[in-house]
Amino acid sequence: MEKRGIFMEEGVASYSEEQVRYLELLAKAYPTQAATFTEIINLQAIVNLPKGTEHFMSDLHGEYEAFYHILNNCSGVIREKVELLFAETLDEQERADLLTLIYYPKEKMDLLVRQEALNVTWARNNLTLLLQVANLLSSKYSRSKVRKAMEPVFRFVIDELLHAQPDEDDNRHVYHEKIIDSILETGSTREFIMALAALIKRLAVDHLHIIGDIYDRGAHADKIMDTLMGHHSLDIQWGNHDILWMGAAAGNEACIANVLRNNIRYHNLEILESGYGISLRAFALFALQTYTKEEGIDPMVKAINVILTKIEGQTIKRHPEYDMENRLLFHTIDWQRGTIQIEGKTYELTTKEFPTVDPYNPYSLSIEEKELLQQIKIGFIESERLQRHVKFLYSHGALYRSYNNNLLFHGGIPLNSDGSFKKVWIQDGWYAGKPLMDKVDWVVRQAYQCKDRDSLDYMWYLWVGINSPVSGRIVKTFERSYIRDEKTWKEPQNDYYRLNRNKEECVKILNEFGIYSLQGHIINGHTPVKVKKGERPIRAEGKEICIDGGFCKAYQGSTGIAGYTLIFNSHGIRIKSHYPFQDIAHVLTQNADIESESEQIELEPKRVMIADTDEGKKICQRIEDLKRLLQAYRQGVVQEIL
Ligand SMILES: O=P(O)(O)OC[C@H]1O[C@](O)(COP(=O)(O)O)[C@@H](O)[C@@H]1O
Ligand SMILES: [Mn+2]
Repeated sequence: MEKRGIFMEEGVASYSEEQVRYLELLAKAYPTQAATFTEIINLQAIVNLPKGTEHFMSDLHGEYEAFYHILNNCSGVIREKVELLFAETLDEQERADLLTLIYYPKEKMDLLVRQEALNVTWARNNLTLLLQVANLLSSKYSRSKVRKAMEPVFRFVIDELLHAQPDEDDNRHVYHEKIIDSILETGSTREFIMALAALIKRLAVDHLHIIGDIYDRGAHADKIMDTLMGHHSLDIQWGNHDILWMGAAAGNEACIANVLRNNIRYHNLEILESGYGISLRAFALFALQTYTKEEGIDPMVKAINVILTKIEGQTIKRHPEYDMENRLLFHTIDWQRGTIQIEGKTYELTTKEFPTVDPYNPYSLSIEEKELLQQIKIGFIESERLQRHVKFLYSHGALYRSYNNNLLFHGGIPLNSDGSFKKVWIQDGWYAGKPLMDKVDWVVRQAYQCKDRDSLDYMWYLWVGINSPVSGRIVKTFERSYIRDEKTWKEPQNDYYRLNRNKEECVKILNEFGIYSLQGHIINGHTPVKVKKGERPIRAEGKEICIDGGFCKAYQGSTGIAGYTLIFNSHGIRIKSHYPFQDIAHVLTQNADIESESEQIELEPKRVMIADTDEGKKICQRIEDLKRLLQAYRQGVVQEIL
């Protein structure tokens, strides 16, 4: 490529044509020297600030109310700040009232109005308190970032109030009092308090990571999705349950049948019917007409178990590469006796009722089953709200993410028993380690974009397969559905779930993804940490952190807590264990917060600044580019647009 040589003070700089083209493009955003150096100075200032606070949560499993509250109380961080500021000056009741106001400003003020307690003195006091909290939280961010976090209508006023610099005559103080007076006089207190509460929450959590399993078990994953869609900054790593719903939304029948089964068993038909407008009426009628209720097994469960086993059987037969032939169990049933043979042992079935199964062709659907499934499938595909949510999972989600020296994924990376990366055949070749994770991510996207049979089927494999990065188990839905003996329910796992307790193994995995920092970690969800049995979320000498703490009520018996939030700020990493939550009404009337315990996991050797983060590295690169632009202006290689 031709180079243009230029003589300059520091020496000779030469630019390739490509570089000049790039600088000319950059010049469109920074058309003058002044614009360029102003931006350089701004960016330099930003990289020298402490890094923003990241929060990590996983396995939300439809527990909307608890999740919503934890978002509002910022995992307990707001309470810490309020304690820090007002432990001496406010009593416990006053602090609790202030906290509830920050968490639920609208509802709290409505309540105060009903109690006739919302007066000017209250408003003035609370405005002042809220401003102090906002001030404390904003101190580590640039003024411009804080401004951007404010609601536009109140931006100027809040900015003025936050930057109170008392001058000699205390004019500033008078000025602020006047602003507060006019807020009160104009009757905008309510909106203003809501804007301040929102700002406080936004400053407390700079970025949120959701390490998968938003869906199933709890009732309202749909509401969680709406909330996430309104969040200012987040990313998602797909869990097996999310993938299942994504596969269902793309029209995969095996995924649809599994979603139905999960939600019928947990009595969560509301999310399907009113949440997503998918009617199950015809299916419920069919179930009642076809099956009886015996030993407490709901006819709908019986009906979906049969459909599921058939559809999964068809999928397994299409894919010898899944190596799941031994999961084809329907044709080994003795239909008369109601027993099944597995590995030479005979087991009693939970039911003998299989009216729609043709013993000679056990995996084909009856005409009625086919029609019903077709109808429900249309329901999934045509549900606008579901499609909106799934698109968001695609746009903000991925199979894994490397973020500020942490490697985030829901489940595991397929390993051999000796710890080497396991080679897995996916569609067109063998993949292992990072290339495997990239391939799976690609297939998941392909399934939704192209809806080709192979990729769609793979979405189901990801739910049940031992080599699936989001499941990593031989999922025993068949045994769980049909066999009484619970010993058969155990689901063997990939070696990852044993080897991830080992430091060297985790370091090797981090290296595979380009993470060499001593402060690197793998952050997972998927397997509940059984705190009651003495398990710990921090493993492998601190290299692996599992944050499935059981937001899901069904698992709280074994985890002993009600969820974790991992917090990574400029000082280090700590984990918060949350205790069970009643409901939001309780918060409002009793100021009942979720109680959390905090444990410091790691302290950074030196405070982490933005320059040390992934984003900061991009900013530093940008500064270098802008310096080149400035030089090019000064040398006349690129012309200023004045
Ligand atoms: O990712 P998770 O939360 O472990 O969920 C998947 C597991 O759920 C199951 O479907 C069991 O579900 P239930 O606990 O609701 O019976 C297992 O077969 C499977 O391993
Ligand atoms: Mn999971």
